[in-house]
Amino acid sequence: MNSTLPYKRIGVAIIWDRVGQILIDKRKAGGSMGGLWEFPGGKIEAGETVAECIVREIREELGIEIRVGEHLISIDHTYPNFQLTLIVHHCHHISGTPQPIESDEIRWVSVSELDNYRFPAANVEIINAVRAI
Ligand SMILES: Nc1nc2c([nH]c(=O)n2[C@H]2C[C@H](O)[C@@H](COP(=O)(O)OP(=O)(O)OP(=O)(O)O)O2)c(=O)[nH]1
Ligand SMILES: [Mg+2]
Repeated sequence: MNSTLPYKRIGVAIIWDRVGQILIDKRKAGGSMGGLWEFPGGKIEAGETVAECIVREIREELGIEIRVGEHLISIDHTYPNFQLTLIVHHCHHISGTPQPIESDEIRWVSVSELDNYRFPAANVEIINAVRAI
């Protein structure tokens, strides 16, 4: 890790529906990594567990309830201006229709369709891990 760059820990959700599709969202145009697709999630706040963070972020970003399940993978990645750890959990949709509250668009996609979307560089290993399950 490069100690001169800002560092954040991000809780990330692979949200599965009943037919085996995953929820992805398109980051807002104009913002950082604008227009790229991601798995929903966000910064882990002080005093919060990863699971608490994921539940909170998914309520804030999508307005739905989920159950946080097994840990999938954690990725350390250095971008030009910051570094992060993405802590990724399988999650299960419980209730509510997802809304693009903090993104430009959301979609339910099958694992094989992930290839059709552009994700940030840190996501390569996450997508490989999802494909491998
Ligand atoms: N939620 C999520 N974030 C990701 C993924 N891949 C990836 O590089 N990231 C990065 C983008 C952001 O820098 C950070 C997520 O933090 P956040 O959701 O709290 O913050 P944000 O997008 O508002 O970003 P910022 O204001 O801190 O720049 O992790 C991913 O698949 N999902
Ligand atoms: Mg976020």
